[in-house]
Amino acid sequence: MMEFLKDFQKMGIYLAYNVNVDAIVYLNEKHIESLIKEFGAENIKKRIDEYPREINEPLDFVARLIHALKTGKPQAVPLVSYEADKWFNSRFKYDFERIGGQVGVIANLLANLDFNKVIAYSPLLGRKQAEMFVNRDNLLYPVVENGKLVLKKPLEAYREDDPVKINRIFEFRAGTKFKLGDETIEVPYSGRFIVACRFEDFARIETSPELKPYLPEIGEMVDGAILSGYQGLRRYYSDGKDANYYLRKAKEDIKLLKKKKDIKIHVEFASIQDRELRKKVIYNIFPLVDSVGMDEAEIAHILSVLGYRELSDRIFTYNRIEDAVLGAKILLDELNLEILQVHTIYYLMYITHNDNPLTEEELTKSLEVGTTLAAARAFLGDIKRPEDVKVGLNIPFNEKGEYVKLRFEEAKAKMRTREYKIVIIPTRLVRNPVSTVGLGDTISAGAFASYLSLLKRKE
Ligand SMILES: Nc1ncnc2c1ncn2[C@@H]1O[C@H](COP(=O)(O)OP(=O)(O)O)[C@@H](O)[C@H]1O
Ligand SMILES: O=P(O)(O)OC[C@H]1O[C@](O)(CO)[C@@H](O)[C@@H]1O
Ligand SMILES: [Mg+2]
Repeated sequence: MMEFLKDFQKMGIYLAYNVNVDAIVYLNEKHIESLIKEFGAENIKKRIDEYPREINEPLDFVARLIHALKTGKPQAVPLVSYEADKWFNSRFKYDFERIGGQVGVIANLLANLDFNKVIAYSPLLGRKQAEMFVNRDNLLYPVVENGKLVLKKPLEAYREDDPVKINRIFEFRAGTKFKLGDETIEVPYSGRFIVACRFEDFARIETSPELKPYLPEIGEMVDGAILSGYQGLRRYYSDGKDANYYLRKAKEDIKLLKKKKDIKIHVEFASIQDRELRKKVIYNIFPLVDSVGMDEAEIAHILSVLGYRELSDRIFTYNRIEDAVLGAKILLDELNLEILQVHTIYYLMYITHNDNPLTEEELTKSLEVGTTLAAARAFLGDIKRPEDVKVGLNIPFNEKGEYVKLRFEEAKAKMRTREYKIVIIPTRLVRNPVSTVGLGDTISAGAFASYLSLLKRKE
């Protein structure tokens, strides 16, 4: 781990497109019981069966939340109604606010790790949002002035009138118990449930037309890019545009970033409830990028729309490593990625084709960077300086580690894996994390950055 910190000081990363404010609530038994009392167990059960994919009214939220608590899986559901948005503010007191969105989480992380240059872009940058970025010289927002690309601190670049997007995060903990009618539910794993604000203002995931011509120049300044936020797209917009329009623009961006320098691009995937949109994002974006990261719920979601519904259900229900490996092989091949990274509560996995320049030992080291950073963040709440990483090194690998390795060896013996490099490591799991939201983004940023630095050493 520590050896990478030096490399990081020489590296530059571009980040786009999503940043927001995360308003966090630690869910306790009281919250849950009072929601069930208010909405009625039978109504909630009925709504769970209907499985709303958007939050139009509070009951949609309660149903999806209870469903997520039952499975313990990380989930995110779009919020589309202004009235429901108001309800959240009147119903919950938020424990704290922090920067969110892959761009927000990763920008602050990399800047605090002393990366040489972090260029963070999002189409909107309101004042409150700008204030949440760490105020450091290596974290910059790109603007165009007098026909020239200028990198500015977010505090010098925000636009007073830009709206600020607020997502509600419900942190839940394993062991929380409650009754739904006569059913007793115990939350099996800790995690977060995201109410992702999807008002139209926030759903235009794109590079502004002024900045777009400078993407090749930005590509030249960095070693790699991490793109995310496609989950915010809508099928249709009030001005007649649609998801296809924005995805065409997104494809142009990727090509422009690679135009002058063949940089590696990582996409951090996030939950997309709408199956059509999910399919569109996968088919349009994945084939153009080098690396993709996701959690276990997301790989199950993806396999489901690629036509592997049974495998998808198995991953969701049983958490078996052999199913995850099989699913990862399918994704790597069908979308022809260079590398795929999957993070789950107990283990992290990389899969590449056999001709990847890195050895399995090196790939293992890269995953270790990911879990060490996540453990440090889970323990401290935030990584504020490179030394904080040491805290992560002191968090032991989780107690299921040996079991994980054993199951993985068994899976490999049963499956054709000769054409691949596959590595799995157990996670360093913090028992009482300050929060869990953004830990996946942290893992992926650490894994991708260390992957880049290992590739660089080979050159
Ligand atoms: N208590 C914890 N300590 C360390 N790592 C954790 C802890 N809880 C979760 N993680 C890691 O964080 C990951 C969460 O990723 P993900 O669901 O993508 O979250 P997000 O999208 O909010 O960043 C888990 O898969 C696990 O590897
Ligand atoms: O899908 P959205 O609304 O861009 O939000 C992404 C969410 O994912 C996170 O980045 C965590 O992965 C949160 O901080 C944020 O709320
Ligand atoms: Mg994630």
